[in-house]
Amino acid sequence: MSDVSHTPATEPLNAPVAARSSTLANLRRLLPYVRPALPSLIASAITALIATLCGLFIPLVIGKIIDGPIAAKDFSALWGPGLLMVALGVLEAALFGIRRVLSSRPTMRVEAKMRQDIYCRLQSLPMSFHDKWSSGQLLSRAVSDLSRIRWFLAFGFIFLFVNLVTLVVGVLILLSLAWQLGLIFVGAALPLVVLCIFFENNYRLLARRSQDQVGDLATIVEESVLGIRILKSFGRSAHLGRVFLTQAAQLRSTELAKVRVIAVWWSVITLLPEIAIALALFFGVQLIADGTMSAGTLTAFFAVAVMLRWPVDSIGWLLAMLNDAAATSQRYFEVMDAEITVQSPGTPVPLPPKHSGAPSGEVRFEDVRFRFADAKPESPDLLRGVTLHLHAGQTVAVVGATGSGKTVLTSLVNRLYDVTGGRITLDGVDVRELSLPDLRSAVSVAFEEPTLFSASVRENVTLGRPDSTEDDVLQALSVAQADFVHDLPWGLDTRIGEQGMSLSGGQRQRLALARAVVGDPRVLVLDDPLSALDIHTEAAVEAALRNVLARTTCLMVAHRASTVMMADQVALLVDGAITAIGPHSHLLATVPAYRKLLTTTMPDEVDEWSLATAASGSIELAEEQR
Ligand SMILES: Nc1ncnc2c1ncn2[C@@H]1O[C@H](COP(=O)(O)OP(=O)(O)OP(=O)(O)O)[C@@H](O)[C@H]1O
Repeated sequence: MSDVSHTPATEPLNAPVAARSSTLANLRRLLPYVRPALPSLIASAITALIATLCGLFIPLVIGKIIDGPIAAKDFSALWGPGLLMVALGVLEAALFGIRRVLSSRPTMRVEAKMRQDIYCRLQSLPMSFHDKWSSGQLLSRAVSDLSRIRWFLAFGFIFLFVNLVTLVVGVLILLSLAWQLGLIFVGAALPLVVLCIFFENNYRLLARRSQDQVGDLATIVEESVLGIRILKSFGRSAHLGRVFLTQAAQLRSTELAKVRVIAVWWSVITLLPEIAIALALFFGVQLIADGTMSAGTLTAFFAVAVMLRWPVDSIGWLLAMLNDAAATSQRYFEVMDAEITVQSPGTPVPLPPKHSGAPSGEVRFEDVRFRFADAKPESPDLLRGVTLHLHAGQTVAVVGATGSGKTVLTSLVNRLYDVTGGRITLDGVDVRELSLPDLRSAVSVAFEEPTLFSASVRENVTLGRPDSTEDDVLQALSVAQADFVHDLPWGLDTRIGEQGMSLSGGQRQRLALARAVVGDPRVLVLDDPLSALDIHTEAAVEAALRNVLARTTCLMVAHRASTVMMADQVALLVDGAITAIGPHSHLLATVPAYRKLLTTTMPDEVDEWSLATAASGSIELAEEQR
């Protein structure tokens, strides 16, 4: 638990990932999303620019008032320029309001579209991707990160443009008012450019690190919430609390480092204009004394110079915003660029139709090999030439030592993983030639770990088959012995899963089984889905399941003798290959490795009695006697 995974899990903590691509390159990648919003953003930027320029012209009017009506003591002449100032002020305020309206909606749409796309991408990415990435990193990328991009587009992007243009226009006005004094400001601006580059380099790495650390924190919070029962039981809440605090401290020190960079930057950009203003004042007074400049012009000059303080001061945090958005974009596209290795073929082959009455769903594993992409080079393939034939309607149980690859083997049928050698066919068609929706609606699965979603019982059961009828649902619930749902407060409409009714492990397993069997799937893949049931409920489920299994091809992973006995054939998986196949009784009698496996993994269930019975080859008799 203390080894908190990162981005992805294989990367070392605090890796300087931000160095991989430049800020501009990262921001450029947002263009496809931003393009539809560009007209509104440009309109918003122009509106903000006009508003800012309105503000910038007010000092010029003040200068004219001082040199005109005030110098001439003609107060009746104040009305015109006075009204002009009020009009400029009102226009400035109104335009800033319009700017906000113009940019809000389109930038929210950009954020929503990006969030929608990353969610869809996460759904399409293969299991090999999800095996590697921590949920907190994905959560932060899909939820909290994206608001930074909206803030940048709605505010940072617009004001970077507006403030830079304002600075250029402002400096031109200063030069036109008094070029000698204006040059002092130009001179002060040059070191700012160098400092901008220095600041940008430092801040970029910190922005990226901080966002990664937020993702790590999200992972810890998620793990500690999901695992609260274990943590409390083992009294390890304090331990995880310490891990959390360590991570939080790291995030805090990154945030403080960001603040330090901004603080240094801010001090410098505050100091430089102050020096420029002091020098301009010194020389300005001399120009007035020489008679080369009027008091009104000098007042206007300083009023404009003061108005340029905000555009200069803001550059620091606008650049910070830009770097935060660039880091967000980089993190976002790390997910969006991940390859979807398991997808439908360009021209999928249709599944042969089901013949009513006759079972379909013949599955063949032909010399199937599999290895994880990140397996150590020296380690052998997990599956090394599995050949297995499931006739339509047949039930085959796979038995093997723990970690031998049973779950992976079953996951290859509906392409949660793809084979790395050989092929698997469903009714004669390579599963990779079928469209994924076709394949996944033909192959239903139930895992040992029953995942239920925050939805009603009905929605959970019909997850894979939304078109199921009420009868289908009731039948599936009956097969899975899940009739307890009728006693829930709102029956099938009771909300379960996270934030819903709390169900027992066995109840959850039975609902997951009902979800798998609803609507008579062509192939049923059961990965030890009855492990949490008591023996009586298990026997009742198995009895009801036999009717379903008579019509369906079933590949099941079995750990318990009682489950194995439901199978027509049992395949023994050893060292990545099927080393024996036959009825349970036959294997028990003739294959020592199988017997050893069952007697070591199921000592309570395979006793002397069942061994003797099995040796006689009459498992049916054994069941009757039992
Ligand atoms: N990313 C990976 N890289 C290399 N090996 C992996 C990776 N992920 C899982 N493994 C290994 O692959 C095997 C997966 O086996 P699988 O889960 O199919 O076992 P199993 O037979 O179903 O076990 P059990 O009976 O305990 O459920 C394990 O030995 C595991 O250590």
